[in-house]
Formats: sequence, structure tokens, C-alpha cells
Amino acid sequence: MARFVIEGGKPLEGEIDINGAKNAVLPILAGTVLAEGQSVISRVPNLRDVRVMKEVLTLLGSKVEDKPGKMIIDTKDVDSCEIPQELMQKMRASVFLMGPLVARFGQVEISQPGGCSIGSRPIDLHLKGLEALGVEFTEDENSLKGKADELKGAEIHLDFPSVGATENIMMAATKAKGLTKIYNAAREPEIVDLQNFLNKLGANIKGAGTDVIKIKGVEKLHAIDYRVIPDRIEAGTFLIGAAITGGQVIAKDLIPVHIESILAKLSETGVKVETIDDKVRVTGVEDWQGVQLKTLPYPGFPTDMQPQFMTFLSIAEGRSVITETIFDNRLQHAKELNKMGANIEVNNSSAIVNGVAKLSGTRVEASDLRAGAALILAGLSAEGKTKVDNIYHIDRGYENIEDKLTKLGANIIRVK
Ligand SMILES: CC(=O)N[C@H]1[C@@H](OP(=O)(O)OP(=O)(O)OC[C@H]2O[C@@H](n3ccc(=O)[nH]c3=O)[C@H](O)[C@@H]2O)O[C@H](CO)[C@@H](O)[C@@H]1O
Ligand SMILES: C=C(OP(=O)(O)O)C(=O)O
Repeated sequence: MARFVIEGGKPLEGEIDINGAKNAVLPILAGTVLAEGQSVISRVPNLRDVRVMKEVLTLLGSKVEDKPGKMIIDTKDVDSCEIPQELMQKMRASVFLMGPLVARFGQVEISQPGGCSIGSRPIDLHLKGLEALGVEFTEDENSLKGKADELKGAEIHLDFPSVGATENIMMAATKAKGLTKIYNAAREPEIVDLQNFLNKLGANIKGAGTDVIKIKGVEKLHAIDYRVIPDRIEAGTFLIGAAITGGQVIAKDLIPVHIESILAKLSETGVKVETIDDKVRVTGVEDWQGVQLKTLPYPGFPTDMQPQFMTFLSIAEGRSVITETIFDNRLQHAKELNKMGANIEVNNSSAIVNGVAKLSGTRVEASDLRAGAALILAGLSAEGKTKVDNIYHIDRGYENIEDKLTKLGANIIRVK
């Protein structure tokens, strides 16, 4: 299996273009099924998850053509509502097809996506929301079938502002009769992007970005062209790369307001952060301070940046406390960082990070996507050679991360 080998100690210097957001493009690609015809989605990152989404769309009957940074999807001949277990297991985001398929065909068949290494990740809120719109679910050992003769608008109160549940309900409600209101909706930028995409398709949605989203059902949607927002997590990861190596990186073509909570935390540690229009420049400093950090739904600090920030804090001055409130098992990278000389104690959902002077390269294992990114950052700053195993997780969410880092001056190679 492939791994990254990193020779640490090289400061990252230069400019980097940010790709389209994985968490925006996946529901949008699923959402193309809502309308019959050819949609062109641009700023599509070349990620493993995107390639699996292409497989799913093709299997359902879409014609999908890939161009660099673009996907052309013709959904006219979609004639299947069934997503095989194998693809569900390859990618949790297959669950985003539930809303579009019940809206267009009144039926869907998937298997429960199950947990993943960062937590138990049930989909009860998706199912409750879709049931409120009129979908009836039956479940057996291998499959979960949803059926609806007609979808009707409803008032849905989410117990938690789940990103995926908000998105699935929004997509299903686009064609439901009457008005749907989602209370306690997730407010992430990717929800706003989905609203913009769906409204361009002809939907009537207001309120994304606030905690109440209102969807007036429409009869018909039509295929369109759409450009996806930049990936705030990719941007945050590279900017921490600059800070942790004492370099200077400008992330270009992003929406700085999307990463304000990350930039605020970086500034709190003492790192220099500047925002100029659609660019953010981070300049590393010699010593930075430990801080308290708690992951929260947007606009709070994103859980998808917690592992990378833990690496950064592992060599900060003094003690930091990190509390993970979104996922129930997302501190596994602490053990790997400790193998590299960090001093991190994990107690349930909190980690006490006692800053050490430096990390030392060794062999470590990525347990998931962002844990993998955190270990790359650790390798970039460490003394000596770091080998990161299980990098297929990283390929789910970062396009050519080694090439981008190499352009910034890092010494990182992929070894097959
Ligand atoms: C493809 C995508 O967009 N993934 C993002 C999305 O994941 P995802 O949409 O899965 O995240 P959610 O916001 O739904 O999950 C947050 C928490 O709610 C729980 N929950 C969720 C749904 C449900 O029906 N029941 C339930 O209990 C989850 O187990 C988790 O503990 O938002 C997360 C939180 O910002 C990010 O980390 C992921 O990168
Ligand atoms: C947890 C993540 O993604 P997913 O929901 O696709 O697993 C992530 O992007 O960090």
C-alpha cells in the first residue's frame, strides 16, 4: 500500500490555489439527479470521493464525463434508485442520493452507511426528516428502502444541526407539495452553496446560512451549470502548514469569511494572519502559544480542522486543551503524534496537549482523512523522516497533496 515519506524541516513558501470543496461538491453532484438533463459542475476537485460519486451516478443511469476540474452529468436516463452496499461502504456521501432519488422517483434503496473511524455516525436525523415529508422506510439486514407516493412539505426540528441531514431534507423538499421549514438547520457554507445550486436548478429555497431554512416545493427543476465554492478545510490545512514550518503561504481564490474561526485561533497562538480580498497570507513565527479549542457546528471551529490544529499545538509553548464535540472518536491522531514525541493525554472527548520543543520523524498511520493531514503536517515540521501509512484516507479529500506541498518547498514523496 502507498505511503508518504516526508523529510521534515523545510519551510513552506509560496502561493497555492484552493480547489473546490469536497463537502460542497458531493451533495451538489448527488443533487444533479433532481433535474432531467445535462448539468455542468465546475471547480470539481479530483478526489477519491468524487470518483466514487461518479461511479454511483453512472450506476444509477447518468452519463458522466470528466474534464479537468469539471464534470458533465446527464441525468436524463437515470432509471435505478438502488445504491449497492459496496459503494455505500466506499463512500458515506452516497447517502446524499436519498433526497434527490425520493424527490424525483418516489423511491430509494441504500444500505445503512454504518459508522466510521471518527465516530458512530447514525443517519436517524436524515430518516426522521424524510419521513416527515412522507417517505416510508423499511429495513432488513442488508438494505434500507424508502418509498413515497407523494412528498408533502412539513415543519422539521432537527435535534442537532446535522450537515448531511439538512442537505438531504433540502433536496427532498425541493419538489414536495407546499412549504417545508427546517429548524435548527446546519449553517455551514456548504449548505449555502447547496441552496444556491438548487435555486439555480429552479428550486425555491431561502434561509441557508441561518438556522431556519424554508423550501417551497416546485413542480419541475432543470439542469444547469454551476461552480462550486472553494474548500475551506484544504485552505486551513495549507495555512497551518505555513505556520508549523515557520514559512509563509498565500492561499488564493478562497472565501476568507469561511475560515474566520480557524484564522482567529491561529492569530490567538501568535501567528501572523492577513486577509486581502480573496487571499489569506499566514506567516509563521518562532514561538507560538498553546490555546483552548472546542469544535462546534459552523460558525464555530470546524471538527475537520481539529486534527491539523492538534499537530500545530503539539509544539506550541505551554498547554492546550482541545475538546471535540461533534464526533465521538476523533482524537485517534493523538496516539500517532505521541509516537513522534508529542505529549498528548486523551480523556474521553478532550485532549490535553502539553507542548514539546519538536517532533521527530517515525512511522505513523492515518486513521482517517484529517488525521492523515495532521500527520503530514507533523512530518513537515519534524526532525528526520516521517512515513505516513494508509494514505488512501488522505486521497478522499485532498487532490495531489504531495504535488502542492512540493511546489511550496516541502520534501514529500508518495511511495507505492
Ligand atoms: C460530506 C460532508 O459534508 N461531510 C461533513 C459533514 O458530515 P456529516 O453530514 O456526516 O456530519 P453531521 O453534521 O451530520 O454529523 C455531526 C454529528 O451528528 C451526528 N448525527 C448526524 C446525523 C444523524 O442523522 N444523526 C446523528 O446523530 C453524527 O454522528 C455526528 O456526531 O459534516 C461534518 C460536521 O461538520 C464534517 O465533519 C464532515 O466533513
Ligand atoms: C469527516 C469528513 O468527511 P466525511 O463526512 O466525508 O467522512 C472530513 O471531510 O473530514
